[in-house]
Formats: sequence, C-alpha cells, structure tokens
Amino acid sequence: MSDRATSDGSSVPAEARTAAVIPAAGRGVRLGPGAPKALRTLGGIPMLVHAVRAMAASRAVSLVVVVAPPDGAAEVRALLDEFPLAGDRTEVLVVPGGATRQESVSQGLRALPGDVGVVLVHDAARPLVPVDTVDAVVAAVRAGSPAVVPALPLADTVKRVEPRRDGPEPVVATPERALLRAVQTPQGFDRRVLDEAHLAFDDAPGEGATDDAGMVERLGFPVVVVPGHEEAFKVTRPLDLVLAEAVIARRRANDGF
Ligand SMILES: Nc1ccn([C@@H]2O[C@H](COP(=O)(O)OP(=O)(O)OP(=O)(O)O)[C@@H](O)[C@H]2O)c(=O)n1
Ligand SMILES: C[C@](O)(CO)[C@H](O)COP(=O)(O)O
Repeated sequence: MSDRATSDGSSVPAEARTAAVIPAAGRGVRLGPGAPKALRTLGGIPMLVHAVRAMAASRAVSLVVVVAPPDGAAEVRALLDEFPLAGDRTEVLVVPGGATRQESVSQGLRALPGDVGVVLVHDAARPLVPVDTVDAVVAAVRAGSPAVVPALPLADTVKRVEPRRDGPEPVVATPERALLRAVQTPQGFDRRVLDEAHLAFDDAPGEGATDDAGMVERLGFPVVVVPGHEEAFKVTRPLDLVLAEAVIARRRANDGF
C-alpha cells in the first residue's frame, strides 16, 4: 500500500483539477438487441449525452473523458458534437475502449493530463445521477478520502449461494442486510491511487473487479461510502429503460430538464 494518501489527510493539491472518466464501450447485452447501450436514446437524447451532462453539471468537473466502443470513437465524437454542452467550462475528450469495463477505464485514465488530481469514474449506464451526488463524492475525496463510493441500503434480503446451472441453488449464507450497501457511480479517487490500482491489476487475468473501488480496496487503501441516490440506478435490463423514461418525464414536467 502506498503512503501517499490516507483517509485522514488529503493528498490532493487544492489546485489539481477534477476529471470524470465515463466508460461507455459496453454492448448492453442484458438490455437486448440494438445499438450499443450508451448510444440508445432516453427522452430523445443518447444515454451517453445524459451521462456527460450529469458530470459537467458539477462545477468541480472541468474535463470529461468518454471511453467509446473500440471501433466507435469517431461515431461517439460526432454524436457529442451534435449535443454540445452549454458553455465552454468543460472539455470533452473521446478515446477508444477495451474488451472489459476495467480495460476501458484504464484507457480513459491514460488520457488524463498531469494536472488532474481527482478522478471520477462514472458509468454511461447511470445517465440520471443528480449533481448533488457527484458533488458529495468530489467533496469527500477533496476532504482526504482516497476512494469514495455513493451507495444505498438494500431493499431485498441477500443470499449467498452455490451457483448451479441445472436446478435449485443451495443457500450457504444470509449476510446481515443492515451491513450491506448497493454501490453506484460516480466513484471518486485520488488520481494516483486509482492509477496505482490499475497498474497493479490490469495485467492480472482473472483478477477483474466489477468496480474501481474494489481494486483500490485490494491494494489496502480505505474506501468510504457517501449516500447514493435512487435516480443514479444503472440501466441494465429493459425495465430500466421504462424507469429512466419516467424519471426524465417527471424532471421535464417539474423543471424543464
Ligand atoms: N468493455 C466494456 C464494458 C462495459 N463498459 C461500460 O461500463 C459501464 C457499466 O457496464 P454495464 O452496465 O455492464 O454495461 P454493458 O457491459 O454494456 O452491459 P452488459 O453487461 O449487459 O453487456 C457501461 O457504461 C459500459 O458502457 C465499457 O466501457 N467497456
Ligand atoms: C461499477 C458498478 O456500476 C457499481 O455498481 C457495477 O459494478 C458495474 O457492473 P456491470 O456489470 O459492469 O454493469
């Protein structure tokens, strides 16, 4: 474990910039046939554009790096140019991604300039995260936590099972629900800590993590949770599209979103 960042003392210089990396290179297999998930529209606007706007809504974020499908960077650049951000406060770069989410995030990290000290990693598939959640994550990193995740308590009871393809799966444990959290994005990091984690694990086949904070945890850095938001849900299955459309319709009715 590096000694460069601890949970009780910020190691991010005040002048260092905050950037967001948006992995958007997935296919969206669980959503069913169609365009790559990040390019599908919600309320008439591509999911990826919603996600970029959600990051740019934070005054802290001055750079967004979008990680496009490996052969789709030009298409994604054209799409983002079609839906420009209001104002010129936030720069948006596009880089090609990889075969896994972890590889795609790595590609995004490599594109960050040297003056970035805080990195948010945000799924394109969470297009509706509110700006207050983004700001809370940035603030906690700036206050000294090297890794911060937004999360919510669970509504369902969770069982640990012995996975089986053919027949009922034996339950082996019931973790105490009050101690569990469902983790969302953006996850925020001291940039050097996230770089170190990707350097340590990107060449370790079979060691893939389902989120970035998991990699940082394995290195021994503390990870803390701040409150997530129910509208930061991940668009994963077809029913999530219905929910996302409903949230957008409600926001438009309320405040012209
Ligand atoms: N090779 C990959 C795989 C995933 N992602 C991104 O990681 C985020 C979370 O992944 P997920 O929701 O699982 O998206 P998909 O991989 O597209 O979905 P599925 O697993 O259903 O195919 C998404 O924004 C997705 O675009 C990525 O950048 N590169
Ligand atoms: C990063 C993440 O959104 C945190 O909940 C999640 O782990 C991504 O998982 P996916 O299978 O790549 O959608």
